[in-house]
Amino acid sequence: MSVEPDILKATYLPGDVTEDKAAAYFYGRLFAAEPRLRALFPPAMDVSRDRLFRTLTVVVFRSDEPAELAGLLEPLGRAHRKYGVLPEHYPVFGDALVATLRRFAGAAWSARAEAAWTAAYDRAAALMIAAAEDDAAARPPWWVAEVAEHDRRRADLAVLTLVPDRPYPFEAGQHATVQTSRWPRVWRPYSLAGAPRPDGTLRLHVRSVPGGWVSGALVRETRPGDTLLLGPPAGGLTLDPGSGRDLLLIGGGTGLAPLKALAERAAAREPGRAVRLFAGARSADDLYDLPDLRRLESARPAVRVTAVPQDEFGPLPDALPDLLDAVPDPAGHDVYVAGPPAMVRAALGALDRCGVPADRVRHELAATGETLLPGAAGRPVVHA
Ligand SMILES: NC(=O)C1=CN([C@@H]2O[C@H](COP(=O)(O)OP(=O)(O)OC[C@H]3O[C@@H](n4cnc5c(N)ncnc54)[C@H](O)[C@@H]3O)[C@@H](O)[C@H]2O)C=CC1
Repeated sequence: MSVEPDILKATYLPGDVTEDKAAAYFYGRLFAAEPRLRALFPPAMDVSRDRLFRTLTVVVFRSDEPAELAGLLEPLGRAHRKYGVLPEHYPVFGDALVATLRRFAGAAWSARAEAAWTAAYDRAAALMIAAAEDDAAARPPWWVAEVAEHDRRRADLAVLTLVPDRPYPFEAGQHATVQTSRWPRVWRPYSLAGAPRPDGTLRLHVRSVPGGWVSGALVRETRPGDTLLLGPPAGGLTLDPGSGRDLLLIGGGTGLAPLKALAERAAAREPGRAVRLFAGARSADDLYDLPDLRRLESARPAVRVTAVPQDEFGPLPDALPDLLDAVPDPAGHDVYVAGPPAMVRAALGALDRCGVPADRVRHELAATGETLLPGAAGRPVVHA
Protein backbone atom coordinates (compact mmCIF):
# COMPACT_ATOMS: atom_id res chain seq x y z
CA MET A 1 0.00 0.00 0.00
CA SER A 2 1.34 3.42 -0.85
CA VAL A 3 1.02 6.51 1.29
CA GLU A 4 -2.23 8.24 0.36
CA PRO A 5 -2.16 11.83 1.58
CA ASP A 6 -5.85 12.44 0.97
CA ILE A 7 -6.86 9.47 3.08
CA LEU A 8 -4.47 10.52 5.86
CA LYS A 9 -5.96 14.00 5.93
CA ALA A 10 -9.54 12.69 5.83
CA THR A 11 -9.00 10.30 8.73
CA TYR A 12 -6.81 12.46 10.96
CA LEU A 13 -8.23 13.62 14.29
CA PRO A 14 -11.73 15.12 13.84
CA GLY A 15 -12.12 18.75 14.89
CA ASP A 16 -13.77 17.97 18.23
CA VAL A 17 -10.88 15.77 19.41
CA THR A 18 -8.09 17.77 21.02
CA GLU A 19 -4.48 16.79 20.53
CA ASP A 20 -4.25 16.38 24.28
CA LYS A 21 -7.13 13.91 24.41
CA ALA A 22 -5.66 11.89 21.55
CA ALA A 23 -2.23 11.94 23.17
CA ALA A 24 -3.62 10.70 26.49
CA TYR A 25 -5.22 7.75 24.70
CA PHE A 26 -2.06 7.10 22.67
CA TYR A 27 0.22 6.94 25.72
CA GLY A 28 -2.29 4.76 27.57
CA ARG A 29 -2.21 2.26 24.67
CA LEU A 30 1.55 2.49 24.33
CA PHE A 31 2.37 1.83 27.99
CA ALA A 32 -0.26 -0.89 28.26
CA ALA A 33 1.33 -2.66 25.27
CA GLU A 34 4.91 -2.18 26.48
CA PRO A 35 5.21 -0.92 30.08
CA ARG A 36 9.00 -0.75 29.84
CA LEU A 37 8.72 2.15 27.36
CA ARG A 38 7.52 4.38 30.22
CA ALA A 39 11.14 4.49 31.41
CA LEU A 40 12.12 6.44 28.29
CA PHE A 41 9.87 9.35 29.26
CA PRO A 42 10.24 11.98 31.96
CA PRO A 43 8.20 11.77 35.18
CA ALA A 44 5.73 14.41 33.94
CA MET A 45 4.42 13.79 30.46
CA ASP A 46 2.80 17.18 29.79
CA VAL A 47 5.29 18.41 27.23
CA SER A 48 5.52 15.14 25.30
CA ARG A 49 1.74 14.88 25.20
CA ASP A 50 1.46 18.39 23.99
CA ARG A 51 3.97 17.93 21.21
CA LEU A 52 3.26 14.51 19.77
CA PHE A 53 0.11 15.22 17.80
CA ARG A 54 1.17 18.72 16.87
CA THR A 55 4.18 17.23 15.12
CA LEU A 56 2.11 14.45 13.66
CA THR A 57 -0.14 17.09 12.13
CA VAL A 58 2.84 18.49 10.28
CA VAL A 59 3.80 15.01 9.13
CA VAL A 60 0.30 14.33 7.81
CA PHE A 61 -0.04 17.60 5.99
CA ARG A 62 3.43 17.30 4.49
CA SER A 63 2.98 13.68 3.47
CA ASP A 64 2.89 14.59 -0.22
CA GLU A 65 6.20 16.48 0.03
CA PRO A 66 8.82 13.77 0.61
CA ALA A 67 11.84 16.09 0.70
CA GLU A 68 10.27 18.31 3.34
CA LEU A 69 9.20 15.27 5.31
CA ALA A 70 12.72 13.86 5.29
CA GLY A 71 14.01 17.26 6.45
CA LEU A 72 11.71 17.01 9.45
CA LEU A 73 12.04 13.33 10.30
CA GLU A 74 15.77 12.77 9.89
CA PRO A 75 16.78 15.25 12.61
CA LEU A 76 14.02 13.76 14.74
CA GLY A 77 15.46 10.26 14.29
CA ARG A 78 18.95 11.49 15.22
CA ALA A 79 17.62 13.36 18.25
CA HIS A 80 15.77 10.24 19.49
CA ARG A 81 19.08 8.51 20.17
CA LYS A 82 19.64 10.33 23.43
CA TYR A 83 16.28 9.07 24.73
CA GLY A 84 17.34 5.47 24.31
CA VAL A 85 14.81 4.83 21.53
CA LEU A 86 15.79 1.67 19.58
CA PRO A 87 14.62 0.40 16.17
CA GLU A 88 12.54 -2.31 17.87
CA HIS A 89 10.48 0.34 19.67
CA TYR A 90 9.14 1.83 16.46
CA PRO A 91 6.53 -0.87 15.64
CA VAL A 92 5.09 -0.56 19.17
CA PHE A 93 4.73 3.21 18.73
CA GLY A 94 3.20 2.64 15.29
CA ASP A 95 0.60 0.17 16.58
CA ALA A 96 -0.46 2.58 19.35
CA LEU A 97 -0.62 5.46 16.91
CA VAL A 98 -2.78 3.67 14.35
CA ALA A 99 -5.02 2.39 17.16
CA THR A 100 -5.45 5.97 18.40
CA LEU A 101 -6.38 7.30 14.97
CA ARG A 102 -8.79 4.40 14.41
CA ARG A 103 -10.40 5.05 17.80
CA PHE A 104 -11.12 8.71 17.03
CA ALA A 105 -11.89 8.50 13.29
CA GLY A 106 -15.11 6.58 13.97
CA ALA A 107 -17.11 5.83 10.83
CA ALA A 108 -14.54 7.52 8.58
CA TRP A 109 -12.12 4.62 9.26
CA SER A 110 -11.75 1.78 6.74
CA ALA A 111 -9.35 -0.98 5.78
CA ARG A 112 -7.88 1.42 3.26
CA ALA A 113 -7.31 4.05 5.94
CA GLU A 114 -5.63 1.47 8.14
CA ALA A 115 -3.31 0.49 5.29
CA ALA A 116 -2.55 4.12 4.36
CA TRP A 117 -1.65 5.03 7.96
CA THR A 118 0.48 1.93 8.37
CA ALA A 119 2.36 2.75 5.16
CA ALA A 120 2.84 6.39 6.20
CA TYR A 121 4.10 5.39 9.63
CA ASP A 122 6.44 2.74 8.24
CA ARG A 123 7.93 5.26 5.83
CA ALA A 124 8.43 7.81 8.62
CA ALA A 125 9.95 5.21 10.94
CA ALA A 126 12.33 3.98 8.23
CA LEU A 127 13.59 7.55 7.65
CA MET A 128 14.11 8.10 11.38
CA ILE A 129 15.83 4.74 11.97
CA ALA A 130 18.18 5.19 9.00
CA ALA A 131 19.12 8.72 10.13
CA ALA A 132 19.75 7.46 13.68
CA GLU A 133 21.97 4.64 12.39
CA ASP A 134 24.04 7.01 10.25
CA ASP A 135 24.38 9.35 13.20
CA ALA A 136 25.48 6.52 15.50
CA ALA A 137 28.41 5.84 13.19
CA ALA A 138 29.59 9.45 13.60
CA ARG A 139 28.94 10.59 17.17
CA PRO A 140 27.69 9.57 20.60
CA PRO A 141 24.04 10.02 21.62
CA TRP A 142 25.12 12.49 24.32
CA TRP A 143 28.18 14.05 25.91
CA VAL A 144 28.96 14.32 29.64
CA ALA A 145 30.04 17.84 30.55
CA GLU A 146 31.52 18.99 33.85
CA VAL A 147 30.56 22.40 35.20
CA ALA A 148 33.87 24.25 35.51
CA GLU A 149 32.37 27.61 36.51
CA HIS A 150 28.97 28.70 37.71
CA ASP A 151 28.72 32.48 37.56
CA ARG A 152 25.47 33.61 39.22
CA ARG A 153 25.26 37.02 37.56
CA ARG A 154 21.78 37.88 38.78
CA ALA A 155 19.41 36.24 41.27
CA ASP A 156 17.65 34.46 38.40
CA LEU A 157 20.49 34.18 35.88
CA ALA A 158 23.72 32.21 35.63
CA VAL A 159 26.44 31.77 33.03
CA LEU A 160 27.79 28.23 33.12
CA THR A 161 31.15 27.18 31.70
CA LEU A 162 31.25 23.49 30.77
CA VAL A 163 34.05 21.09 29.91
CA PRO A 164 32.72 18.26 27.73
CA ASP A 165 34.24 14.78 28.16
CA ARG A 166 35.20 14.69 24.47
CA PRO A 167 35.33 17.25 21.68
CA TYR A 168 31.96 18.83 21.03
CA PRO A 169 32.05 20.24 17.49
CA PHE A 170 29.37 22.84 16.84
CA GLU A 171 28.71 25.89 14.72
CA ALA A 172 28.26 29.35 16.19
CA GLY A 173 24.53 29.96 16.71
CA GLN A 174 23.58 26.31 17.41
CA HIS A 175 22.05 25.01 20.60
CA ALA A 176 22.48 21.90 22.75
CA THR A 177 19.81 20.04 24.67
CA VAL A 178 20.74 19.79 28.33
CA GLN A 179 19.76 17.34 31.08
CA THR A 180 20.56 17.74 34.79
CA SER A 181 20.71 14.86 37.23
CA ARG A 182 17.99 16.66 39.22
CA TRP A 183 15.44 15.95 36.43
CA PRO A 184 16.26 12.66 34.69
CA ARG A 185 15.06 12.32 31.09
CA VAL A 186 13.99 15.98 30.88
CA TRP A 187 15.94 17.77 28.16
CA ARG A 188 15.86 21.46 27.39
CA PRO A 189 17.63 23.31 24.61
CA TYR A 190 20.06 26.15 25.40
CA SER A 191 22.10 28.09 22.89
CA LEU A 192 25.85 27.67 22.97
CA ALA A 193 26.84 31.17 24.01
CA GLY A 194 29.92 32.17 22.10
CA ALA A 195 31.81 30.74 19.15
CA PRO A 196 33.76 27.46 19.56
CA ARG A 197 36.82 28.06 21.76
CA PRO A 198 40.30 26.60 21.32
CA ASP A 199 40.11 25.04 24.82
CA GLY A 200 36.85 23.25 23.93
CA THR A 201 34.86 24.79 26.80
CA LEU A 202 31.21 25.71 26.26
CA ARG A 203 29.05 28.42 27.82
CA LEU A 204 25.34 28.58 28.54
CA HIS A 205 23.31 31.63 29.57
CA VAL A 206 20.43 30.46 31.74
CA ARG A 207 17.56 32.49 33.15
CA SER A 208 15.43 30.54 35.62
CA VAL A 209 11.85 30.87 34.48
CA PRO A 210 9.02 30.58 37.04
CA GLY A 211 8.19 26.91 37.52
CA GLY A 212 11.01 25.90 35.16
CA TRP A 213 12.53 22.59 36.19
CA VAL A 214 15.78 22.56 34.28
CA SER A 215 16.41 26.31 34.27
CA GLY A 216 15.77 26.50 38.04
CA ALA A 217 18.13 23.59 38.68
CA LEU A 218 20.83 25.08 36.43
CA VAL A 219 20.66 28.51 38.07
CA ARG A 220 20.06 27.63 41.73
CA GLU A 221 21.17 24.06 42.36
CA THR A 222 24.17 23.50 40.09
CA ARG A 223 27.76 23.87 41.34
CA PRO A 224 31.26 23.53 39.86
CA GLY A 225 32.16 19.86 39.65
CA ASP A 226 28.58 18.77 38.83
CA THR A 227 27.99 17.06 35.52
CA LEU A 228 25.31 17.64 32.89
CA LEU A 229 24.39 15.65 29.81
CA LEU A 230 24.46 17.43 26.45
CA GLY A 231 22.65 16.21 23.36
CA PRO A 232 24.27 16.84 19.96
CA PRO A 233 24.42 20.40 18.65
CA ALA A 234 21.42 21.39 16.57
CA GLY A 235 19.64 24.34 15.05
CA GLY A 236 20.10 26.54 12.09
CA LEU A 237 20.63 30.00 13.55
CA THR A 238 24.05 29.89 11.93
CA LEU A 239 25.93 32.13 9.53
CA ASP A 240 25.15 31.74 5.85
CA PRO A 241 28.47 30.53 4.44
CA GLY A 242 27.90 32.09 1.04
CA SER A 243 26.98 35.57 2.29
CA GLY A 244 29.46 38.33 2.89
CA ARG A 245 26.75 40.74 4.00
CA ASP A 246 27.09 42.75 7.19
CA LEU A 247 25.27 41.41 10.22
CA LEU A 248 22.48 42.92 12.26
CA LEU A 249 21.88 41.01 15.50
CA ILE A 250 18.84 41.72 17.65
CA GLY A 251 18.75 39.94 21.01
CA GLY A 252 16.47 40.22 24.04
CA GLY A 253 17.58 38.93 27.46
CA THR A 254 19.36 35.60 27.27
CA GLY A 255 18.46 35.49 23.56
CA LEU A 256 21.83 37.22 23.41
CA ALA A 257 23.55 33.81 23.73
CA PRO A 258 23.43 32.62 20.09
CA LEU A 259 23.97 36.16 18.77
CA LYS A 260 27.14 36.57 20.79
CA ALA A 261 28.35 33.36 19.15
CA LEU A 262 27.64 34.78 15.69
CA ALA A 263 29.33 38.10 16.51
CA GLU A 264 32.45 36.35 17.82
CA ARG A 265 32.57 33.99 14.86
CA ALA A 266 32.16 36.68 12.21
CA ALA A 267 34.65 39.00 13.94
CA ALA A 268 37.28 36.26 14.13
CA ARG A 269 36.82 34.76 10.67
CA GLU A 270 35.60 37.68 8.53
CA PRO A 271 36.96 40.85 10.11
CA GLY A 272 35.78 42.95 7.14
CA ARG A 273 32.17 42.16 7.90
CA ALA A 274 30.48 44.79 10.07
CA VAL A 275 28.49 43.44 13.03
CA ARG A 276 25.82 45.54 14.69
CA LEU A 277 24.42 44.01 17.88
CA PHE A 278 21.39 45.42 19.70
CA ALA A 279 21.22 43.91 23.18
CA GLY A 280 17.80 44.40 24.78
CA ALA A 281 17.10 43.89 28.48
CA ARG A 282 14.41 44.66 31.03
CA SER A 283 16.63 47.32 32.61
CA ALA A 284 20.19 48.62 32.48
CA ASP A 285 20.96 46.43 35.49
CA ASP A 286 19.74 43.36 33.62
CA LEU A 287 22.39 43.65 30.90
CA TYR A 288 24.20 40.73 32.49
CA ASP A 289 26.87 40.31 29.80
CA LEU A 290 27.63 43.91 28.88
CA PRO A 291 31.26 43.95 30.14
CA ASP A 292 32.06 40.98 27.90
CA LEU A 293 30.32 42.58 24.93
CA ARG A 294 32.31 45.77 25.48
CA ARG A 295 35.51 43.72 25.53
CA LEU A 296 34.57 42.14 22.20
CA GLU A 297 33.76 45.57 20.78
CA SER A 298 37.08 47.07 21.80
CA ALA A 299 39.06 44.08 20.52
CA ARG A 300 37.24 43.96 17.16
CA PRO A 301 36.65 47.29 15.43
CA ALA A 302 34.01 45.81 13.09
CA VAL A 303 31.73 45.00 16.04
CA ARG A 304 29.41 47.63 17.51
CA VAL A 305 27.20 46.88 20.47
CA THR A 306 24.22 49.02 21.49
CA ALA A 307 22.62 48.35 24.86
CA VAL A 308 18.86 48.77 24.71
CA PRO A 309 17.47 48.65 28.26
CA GLN A 310 13.71 48.76 28.32
CA ASP A 311 13.57 51.33 31.14
CA GLU A 312 15.29 53.80 28.86
CA PHE A 313 14.24 52.85 25.29
CA GLY A 314 10.99 50.95 25.84
CA PRO A 315 10.57 47.35 24.59
CA LEU A 316 13.27 46.44 22.10
CA PRO A 317 10.92 46.00 19.08
CA ASP A 318 9.43 49.47 19.68
CA ALA A 319 12.90 50.97 19.71
CA LEU A 320 13.96 49.23 16.49
CA PRO A 321 12.80 51.84 13.93
CA ASP A 322 14.91 54.54 15.62
CA LEU A 323 17.83 52.19 16.09
CA LEU A 324 17.71 51.17 12.43
CA ASP A 325 17.79 54.83 11.36
CA ALA A 326 21.43 54.83 12.43
CA VAL A 327 22.27 51.68 10.40
CA PRO A 328 23.16 52.31 6.75
CA ASP A 329 21.06 50.04 4.51
CA PRO A 330 19.50 47.68 7.09
CA ALA A 331 17.84 45.74 4.24
CA GLY A 332 21.29 44.86 2.93
CA HIS A 333 22.22 42.99 6.13
CA ASP A 334 21.77 39.41 7.26
CA VAL A 335 19.54 39.82 10.29
CA TYR A 336 19.27 37.45 13.27
CA VAL A 337 16.69 37.78 16.05
CA ALA A 338 16.55 35.83 19.33
CA GLY A 339 14.75 36.41 22.61
CA PRO A 340 11.33 35.95 24.21
CA PRO A 341 8.82 34.77 21.57
CA ALA A 342 6.67 37.90 21.91
CA MET A 343 9.73 40.07 21.39
CA VAL A 344 10.83 38.07 18.36
CA ARG A 345 7.38 38.27 16.78
CA ALA A 346 7.15 42.02 17.38
CA ALA A 347 10.71 42.54 16.09
CA LEU A 348 9.87 40.64 12.88
CA GLY A 349 6.93 43.00 12.36
CA ALA A 350 9.10 46.07 12.99
CA LEU A 351 11.77 44.83 10.58
CA ASP A 352 9.14 44.25 7.92
CA ARG A 353 7.81 47.77 8.39
CA CYS A 354 11.36 49.10 8.09
CA GLY A 355 11.69 47.41 4.69
CA VAL A 356 13.94 44.49 5.67
CA PRO A 357 12.95 41.53 3.46
CA ALA A 358 11.78 38.48 5.41
CA ASP A 359 14.21 36.19 3.59
CA ARG A 360 17.12 38.11 5.14
CA VAL A 361 15.90 37.47 8.68
CA ARG A 362 16.63 34.35 10.72
CA HIS A 363 15.08 33.51 14.06
CA GLU A 364 14.13 30.45 16.06
CA LEU A 365 10.45 30.79 16.58
CA ALA A 366 9.64 27.72 14.53
CA ALA A 367 9.90 24.53 16.53
CA THR A 368 12.99 22.46 15.93
CA GLY A 369 12.56 18.91 14.69
CA GLU A 370 12.54 17.71 18.29
CA THR A 371 8.87 17.98 18.91
CA LEU A 372 8.00 14.29 18.72
CA LEU A 373 10.54 13.40 21.34
CA PRO A 374 9.83 12.07 24.77
CA GLY A 375 10.70 14.80 27.25
CA ALA A 376 11.71 17.36 24.69
CA ALA A 377 10.32 20.82 24.46
CA GLY A 378 10.64 22.21 20.99
CA ARG A 379 11.42 25.86 20.70
CA PRO A 380 10.13 28.38 21.47
CA VAL A 381 8.75 26.81 24.64
CA VAL A 382 12.25 26.19 25.82
CA HIS A 383 14.80 26.88 28.49
CA ALA A 384 12.25 26.13 31.19
N1 LIG B 1 19.13 31.02 27.06
C1 LIG B 1 19.33 30.84 25.78
O1 LIG B 1 20.31 30.19 25.38
C2 LIG B 1 18.39 31.39 24.74
C3 LIG B 1 17.18 31.95 25.14
N2 LIG B 1 16.29 32.35 24.19
C4 LIG B 1 15.00 32.85 24.59
O2 LIG B 1 15.21 34.17 24.97
C5 LIG B 1 14.26 34.54 25.93
C6 LIG B 1 14.99 35.39 26.92
O3 LIG B 1 14.25 35.56 28.06
P1 LIG B 1 14.65 36.64 29.14
O4 LIG B 1 16.11 36.69 29.34
O5 LIG B 1 13.80 36.34 30.33
O6 LIG B 1 14.18 37.98 28.40
P2 LIG B 1 13.52 39.25 29.05
O7 LIG B 1 12.14 38.96 29.52
O8 LIG B 1 14.48 39.78 30.03
O9 LIG B 1 13.34 40.23 27.79
C7 LIG B 1 14.41 40.88 27.24
C8 LIG B 1 14.04 41.79 26.08
O10 LIG B 1 12.86 41.39 25.41
C9 LIG B 1 11.96 42.51 25.30
N3 LIG B 1 10.61 41.99 25.56
C10 LIG B 1 10.25 41.18 26.57
N4 LIG B 1 8.94 40.87 26.48
C11 LIG B 1 8.47 41.52 25.38
C12 LIG B 1 7.18 41.62 24.75
N5 LIG B 1 6.12 40.97 25.24
N6 LIG B 1 7.08 42.37 23.63
C13 LIG B 1 8.13 43.01 23.13
N7 LIG B 1 9.36 42.97 23.68
C14 LIG B 1 9.54 42.23 24.79
C15 LIG B 1 12.41 43.48 26.34
O11 LIG B 1 12.17 44.82 25.91
C16 LIG B 1 13.87 43.22 26.46
O12 LIG B 1 14.58 43.96 25.49
C17 LIG B 1 13.58 33.29 26.43
O13 LIG B 1 12.27 33.24 25.92
C18 LIG B 1 14.39 32.18 25.81
O14 LIG B 1 13.58 31.10 25.43
C19 LIG B 1 16.57 32.32 22.87
C20 LIG B 1 17.75 31.80 22.42
C21 LIG B 1 18.74 31.30 23.34
